[in-house]
Amino acid sequence: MVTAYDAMEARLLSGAEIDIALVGDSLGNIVQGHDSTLPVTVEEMLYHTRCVRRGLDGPFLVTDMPFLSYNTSQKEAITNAGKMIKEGGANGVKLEGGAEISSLVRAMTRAMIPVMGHVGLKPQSINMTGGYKVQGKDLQGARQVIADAVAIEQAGAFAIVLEGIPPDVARAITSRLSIPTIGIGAGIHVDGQVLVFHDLVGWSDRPLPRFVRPFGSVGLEARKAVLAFSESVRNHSFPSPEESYPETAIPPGEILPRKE
Ligand SMILES: Nc1nc(=O)c2c([nH]1)NC[C@@H]1CN(c3ccc(C(=O)N[C@@H](CCC(=O)O)C(=O)O)cc3)CN21
Ligand SMILES: CC(C)C(=O)C(=O)O
Ligand SMILES: [Mg+2]
Repeated sequence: MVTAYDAMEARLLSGAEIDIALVGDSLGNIVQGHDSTLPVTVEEMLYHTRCVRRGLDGPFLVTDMPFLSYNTSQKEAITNAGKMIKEGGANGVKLEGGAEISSLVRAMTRAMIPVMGHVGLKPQSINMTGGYKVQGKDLQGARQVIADAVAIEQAGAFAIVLEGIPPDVARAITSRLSIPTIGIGAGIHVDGQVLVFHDLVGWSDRPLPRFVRPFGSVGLEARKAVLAFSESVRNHSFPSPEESYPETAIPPGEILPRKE
């Protein structure tokens, strides 16, 4: 699974053996420049989902439910998830949370909305946990994350993201569940992996978290291209005649009449 926020990224993923395109609320960081996912709205997620829908051909399309779009009431949650599917063209939605949202997940799946769970490090809960912190590090914490994952599967989720947990805890969850587990910062013992597109192509020039491997250097390549453009404009080597349209047969004096 890989994130996509627009049609170009969706087209790229469509030819790259990716099973699921995720319109992640991480677009709050990447697209909007916030330092968390908390400010992202339903309307913004809907806009990006529609952009991705137009470019996507093949992968299953999942959209993140943003902060406070599903924890106010069951009715509001289903209305908001319904927008992602009916107006955005998503195939399913992803919700952060464990046992405390299991009855909501049950209600959504009863309404024929496919739900992906997300447990462990939950970026929408940073104000409760004190930041982006690995979860399930002690016995009590590990039992908590495992119980959350089991509750979400029991409630009817079709898959679950395991974020920011020790690999042995992820292994315990993967062996216990029958739905696919998709890890990020959760080690190798999962059924699939997810990364943010911009992280995996090596777009960012900032220090990356431990769990990211940049598989390319798109940021460097793009910077080189922009520098080459500005240099070529300044030394008048761009555009060449081949990059310009043909000249006319109009005598020069006719286009710019000589002064009297
Ligand atoms: N570009 C991007 N990539 C992501 O994977 C991502 C986002 N944005 N935004 C939303 C969340 C936030 N995520 C994050 C961000 C930072 C850490 C982080 O700094 N983790 C620490 C672990 C701290 C600990 O040891 O408890 C690290 O050093 O990796 C983790 C997840 C994952 N998601
Ligand atoms: C990192 C993935 C799992 C996510 O939730 C996001 O991109 O918002
Ligand atoms: Mg997210």
